Amino acid sequence: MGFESAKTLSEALPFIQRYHGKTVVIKFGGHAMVDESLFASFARDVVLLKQLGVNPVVVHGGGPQIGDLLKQLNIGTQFEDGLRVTDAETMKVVVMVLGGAINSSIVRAINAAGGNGVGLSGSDAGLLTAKKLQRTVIDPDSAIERIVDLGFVGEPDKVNPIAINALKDAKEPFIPVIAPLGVGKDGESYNINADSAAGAIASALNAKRLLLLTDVKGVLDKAGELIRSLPIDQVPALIKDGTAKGGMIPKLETAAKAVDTGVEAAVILDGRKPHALLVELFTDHGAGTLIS
Ligand SMILES: Nc1ncnc2c1ncn2[C@@H]1O[C@H](COP(=O)(O)OP(=O)(O)O)[C@@H](O)[C@H]1O
Ligand SMILES: CC(=O)N[C@@H](CCC(=O)OP(=O)(O)O)C(=O)O
Repeated sequence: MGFESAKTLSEALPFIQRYHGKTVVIKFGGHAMVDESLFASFARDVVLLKQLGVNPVVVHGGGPQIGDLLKQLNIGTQFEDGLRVTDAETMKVVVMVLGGAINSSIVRAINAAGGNGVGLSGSDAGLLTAKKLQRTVIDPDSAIERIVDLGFVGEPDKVNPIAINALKDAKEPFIPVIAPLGVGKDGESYNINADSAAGAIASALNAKRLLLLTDVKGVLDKAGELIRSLPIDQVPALIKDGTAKGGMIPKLETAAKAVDTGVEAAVILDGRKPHALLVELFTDHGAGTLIS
């Protein structure tokens, strides 16, 4: 280690102390995981957090990967305000991609970095109960509100954190890696936007931070400049005036709701930057947009 790196490590001490024993929920977005070396460095950072006494809980997305498989299968797909309209056929693909391929590849990467990753989804020990999402969207041209049927899209109803807590409290502590699949009252599966799933889990765990890793610097204003700090009461206006569009809408709604329900702060940050997690948690300047 050079003297500069040693200095950086030493400067991180107060931040390491601040997060020791605290829960940090990290949402790893599908866009942030496309690069293989970034994928491996994300896994290393999560293992490092655990080693430093932080309790990281990973919730992953996989939107682009679901899109790729749907395309290969010649199944069309459509979004409403950042949420995928999910019919029965699409739901099968969603379960396959989120609950299968992506979940296990993150677990494997964490284990390859020396951690103890364990894959979970909403149905494990009743972790994430969901109900059908009722969504109204406002047409930007006519300003007319309409109700859209999103099929098997769910919203988190209840989180039962016993499985997550058991993993944390185990003699050899585990790192939970959670797919955003919810289970309904009658046992049916729901496709939950990964940001909302992460937010509900962060609230249930009273997490110190909810980190939403994505493929932009953070929330950008109308001029394309990064908004560094965003009080939650300013979120509705950003959505209403069209500054935040598409996938940024569920992200901001989630961040605001999480802060409203027990999470100290949420951060939307650039998962394309190596070690974004460490910069956010262990430096003064942080990264991305802090929502509090
Ligand atoms: N105001 C905004 N600031 C930043 N990104 C925005 C904004 N409005 C819309 N977006 C879009 O939101 C996207 C992030 O959401 P999404 O594609 O769902 O990411 P992820 O897969 O990481 O969840 C960005 O790539 C960007 O295109
Ligand atoms: C309802 C809904 O839209 N679900 C998402 C779930 C995955 C997700 O959220 O992935 P990212 O975080 O990578 O976008 C979807 O089907 O794409």
